[in-house]
Amino acid sequence: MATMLSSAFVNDHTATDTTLLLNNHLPPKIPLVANYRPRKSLYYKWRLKATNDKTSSGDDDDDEALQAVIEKSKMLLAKQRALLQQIAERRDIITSINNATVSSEKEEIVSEEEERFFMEPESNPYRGIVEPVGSAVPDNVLVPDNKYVDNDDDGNDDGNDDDDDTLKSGMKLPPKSYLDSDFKEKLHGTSSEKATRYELPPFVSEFSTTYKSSIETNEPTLHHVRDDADVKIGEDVKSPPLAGPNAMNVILVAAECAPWSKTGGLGDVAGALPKALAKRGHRVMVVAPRYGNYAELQDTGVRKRYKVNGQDMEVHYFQAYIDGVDFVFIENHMFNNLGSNIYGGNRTDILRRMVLFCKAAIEVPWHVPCGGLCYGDGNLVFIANDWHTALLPVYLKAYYHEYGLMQYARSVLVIHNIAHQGRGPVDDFSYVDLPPHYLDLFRMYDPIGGEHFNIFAAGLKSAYQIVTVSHGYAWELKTTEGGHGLHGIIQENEWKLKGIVNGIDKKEWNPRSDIHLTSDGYTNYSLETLNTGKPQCKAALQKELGLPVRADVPLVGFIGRLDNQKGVDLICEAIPWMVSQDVQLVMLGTGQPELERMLREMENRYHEKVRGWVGFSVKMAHRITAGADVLLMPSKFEPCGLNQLYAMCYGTIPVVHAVGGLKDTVQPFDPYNESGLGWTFHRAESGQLIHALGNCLFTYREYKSSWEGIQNRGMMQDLSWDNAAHQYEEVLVTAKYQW
Ligand SMILES: Nc1ncnc2c1ncn2[C@@H]1O[C@H](COP(=O)(O)OP(=O)(O)O[C@H]2O[C@H](CO)[C@@H](O)[C@H](O)[C@H]2O)[C@@H](O)[C@H]1O
Repeated sequence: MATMLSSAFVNDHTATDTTLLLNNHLPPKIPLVANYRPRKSLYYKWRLKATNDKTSSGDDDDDEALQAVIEKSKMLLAKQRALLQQIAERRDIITSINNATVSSEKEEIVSEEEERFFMEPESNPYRGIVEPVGSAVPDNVLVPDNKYVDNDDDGNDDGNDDDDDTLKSGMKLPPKSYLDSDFKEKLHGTSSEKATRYELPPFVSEFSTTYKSSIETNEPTLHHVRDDADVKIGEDVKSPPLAGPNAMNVILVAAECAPWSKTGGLGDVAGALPKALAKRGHRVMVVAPRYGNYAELQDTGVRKRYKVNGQDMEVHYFQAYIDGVDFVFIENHMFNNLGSNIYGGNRTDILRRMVLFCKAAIEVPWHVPCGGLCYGDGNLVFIANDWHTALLPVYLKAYYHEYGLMQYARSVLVIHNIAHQGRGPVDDFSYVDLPPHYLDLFRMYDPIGGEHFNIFAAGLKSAYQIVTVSHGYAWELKTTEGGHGLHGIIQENEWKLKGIVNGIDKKEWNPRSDIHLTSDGYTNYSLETLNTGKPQCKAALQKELGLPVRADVPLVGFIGRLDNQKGVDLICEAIPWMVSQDVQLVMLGTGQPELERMLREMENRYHEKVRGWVGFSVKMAHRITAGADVLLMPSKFEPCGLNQLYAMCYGTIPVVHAVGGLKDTVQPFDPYNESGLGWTFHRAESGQLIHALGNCLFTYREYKSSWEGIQNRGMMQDLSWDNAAHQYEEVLVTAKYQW
């Protein structure tokens, strides 16, 4: 097996050499190693030279030669794809061998070394393989450059073969049999290549002297710290890389990321989707602001400066590697201690924070080594989220693509909620630091805001692809009501819009293993123990809330941001009816002060039956999800909604307004066919909510077996991120090949 792979690689490599030796118009030798990018200067110089030669001589032969090179490059790319395919097939074989019940002797067919080579993202240098032509990475960037170290403890990189299996980062190379000497020589690079520097456009960050010195002195950086324990985390990822040749480098950029920072569903998505993408074989990073001192983080030593509204701002990059994902956090005093007030402050404060965040995030793949290697900008897609990071697609074009930088990097913008757009007066354009002709991307007019500056609008126009978090919402966005003023732009860009329903993080939200159900009388449960586990959680919740502990009274819950979007006013209008029934109600939320007041008032007025918990408590959210019988989501609009998904996993029945993602995910109960997952209503009115909830409570009391059927169907769904990650991958691939 090793021999087969080895020969496949060597053959391919040999072909590369032959191709590149054609004539002096060809690019410099480029070793075919994943994550190894030809230094930009070499490729760039070659391209410049080729262009200049052509312009000065006007020689048509040059055109032909160039054409020949392009053709050869295409052939090379095809060969690389074929190689990746072979690797995937090898992996399939190994998996099937492992899965079969074979004797331990047979298992030795795949040596540990080979197994690691295929399985561990960190040890597989083929992961994230890129096009044979280079990406425009500035030379001051720590993209793989002589990344191999002498490993024989003699302090010399002496060419001894024993040296060559280990990267500076401790990353393993494939077994020696995979490498021929020519190949190894290329990996080392030449000193002249290493020394080359490139003049950057002025907007690109100032390179950190701290970081430079750490490179030069080989001071330990984060990648030296990564140990076996980290790698083990990924070991449950036992399937072959599902992405196959589509594997790419993905950087999700978001203003919040659970469990470190979260105000709502965006935080959940930023914490979970990347893990599912990594499981498919992509190299995945999340970039978020560092709002506090998060215990898991290590200092990368990388510091850089960016201008925000004319002022120099230094950022400091921190990192953690968890569940196969690189989490990079950006520190600056503007983010400090904002964890519970992420979108707080006045309009220009938030705007300045997001400008800095986007500028600093976009260069992470150049400057922040993860596992020893920067991601680089080839084969790279950024996933920006909501208006807070909608500047990233704009910056990618304006600061980089227009200067021939990051040519192969793409951006996708995800709409989690279009109601928040980063609006301001047109003068706000001065904060985003873009050439004047970019103003038109931001300038909007609508009857409510008049002429204004709109960040989401610019991001939607600039992103290569747009995703929103359900099919229903993708449709609603095109309507005057659902688009919140951006429907025109959505319609114009419909060709690049796709709805993908969110998944849920089954590690975090699973009644079987939920860490918030292990104390205070709560218990973990599953479909098999639903009839005992859930009533126990209900009793524990009633006790914790100081409500009468009664098994027979339906306990209704609500969890959410207290925002007009969530329909809290409809619940409050329905409360007098609810308390006339034999029900208990608990509402957990934080947000608009008048809605917080309303919650407190309801609790005071109906203390026997109603609890209004004002605050943000993840533990309480889990406990309500487990202990309640019914979850209300009367949202006026709901792009996807996660709480109804969590509820169904916990055997809690959703009653929802049939909009957006709620409509997509909660199929209404049909008593004739014993199908469906909950109750829905079609107009955001308290009367309709009461009607749906009335039917739900009637079924709860009178039709226990129907009730259990709904619970079972909800719990048996596969709501994990796996399916959504697959669909995201399709979008990423589309973006990658888009020009
Ligand atoms: N007081 C509180 N204490 C503890 N936890 C609380 C809480 N209030 C809310 N949460 C938690 O925050 C999350 C809310 O997620 P949602 O998807 O329901 O709404 P949100 O509107 O924030 O997200 C937006 O983005 C997501 C993600 O795409 C879309 O699903 C959604 O429709 C869109 O509006 C859940 O995990 C919930 O438990």
